[in-house]
Amino acid sequence: MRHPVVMGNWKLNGSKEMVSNLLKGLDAELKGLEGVDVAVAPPAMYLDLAEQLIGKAESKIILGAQNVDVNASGAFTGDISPEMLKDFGASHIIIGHSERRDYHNESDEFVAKKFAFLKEHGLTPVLCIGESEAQNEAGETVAVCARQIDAVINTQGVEALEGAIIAYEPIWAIGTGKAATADDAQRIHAAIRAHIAEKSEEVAKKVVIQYGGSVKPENAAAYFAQPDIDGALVGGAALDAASFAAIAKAAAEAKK
Ligand SMILES: O=C[C@H](O)COP(=O)(O)O
Repeated sequence: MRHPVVMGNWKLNGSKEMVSNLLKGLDAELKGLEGVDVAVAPPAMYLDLAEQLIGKAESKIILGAQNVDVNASGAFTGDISPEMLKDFGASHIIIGHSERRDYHNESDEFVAKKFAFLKEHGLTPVLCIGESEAQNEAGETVAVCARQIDAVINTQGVEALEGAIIAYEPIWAIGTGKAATADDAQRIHAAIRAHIAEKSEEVAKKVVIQYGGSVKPENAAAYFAQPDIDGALVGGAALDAASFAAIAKAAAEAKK
C-alpha cells in the first residue's frame, strides 16, 4: 500500500503574518493525524520562518519548496540550490509545475535536470506533469504525461522515480474550479502507472501519484477513493488551514 502525500503549494502568496497564522492553524488542525504525509511549500523567502514554526509544532508537517535551480553555487544570480533548501529543512521540492513550464519556458529536459540534481542531494522531487486544455481535447493527455516522465526515465533510468512523487495536474483544472472528475483522473493515473510499469512494475507499484487541480474539501474524498490516486497537490485550498487539513484528513481516511 502506498502512503498518501498531501502537499500544499502556496505559490506566490504569503507574508510573515500569513505564514505564521497558516502554520499555527495547521498545527492545531492536524494534531494526532496519522496515515498521511502532509507537506507545505511556502515561497522560498519564508522557509526560514516556516522551519522555525514547524520545529515548534506538535503535528508532523513536512517542509517543501516550490522550485530549485540546477547549479550548486557560483555566479548564478537569483538561483537557489538544493543544499540551500536542505539548510532550511525543506525536503519535498516541486519541479516542473505548469506555471514554471509556461511562464519561465522550462523544458522537459530542464525539469529532468532538476530532478536528477534533487536526487543527487537526497531531496524528494515532486514532479508535476499534465496536459493543456487543447492537448486534452486532442486526446493527447497520456502521451504528454508519458513524454514528461520519459525525460527523467530516459536520462536517469526508471529507478530514479523510486522515492519521488509525481503530481498529475491537468493545466485546465489548475485554479479554475473546473476539476477533473475522479473517474477521469483515475483513468489517467492508471495510464501513467502503466507507462512506468512498461519499464518496471516494481517502481510503478511504489510511486506516489498525486492529483492536482482545484482539489477542495468537497471533492477530495472522491479522488482518494480511487486506487491510483495517492494524494493531492493543492493550491488555493492550501491557503486555508481548515480546508487544507480537511483534504489531508480525507486522504488519511480513504487510504486506511
Ligand atoms: O500546485 C498546485 C496546483 O497548481 C493546483 O492549484 P489549485 O488547487 O489552486 O487548482
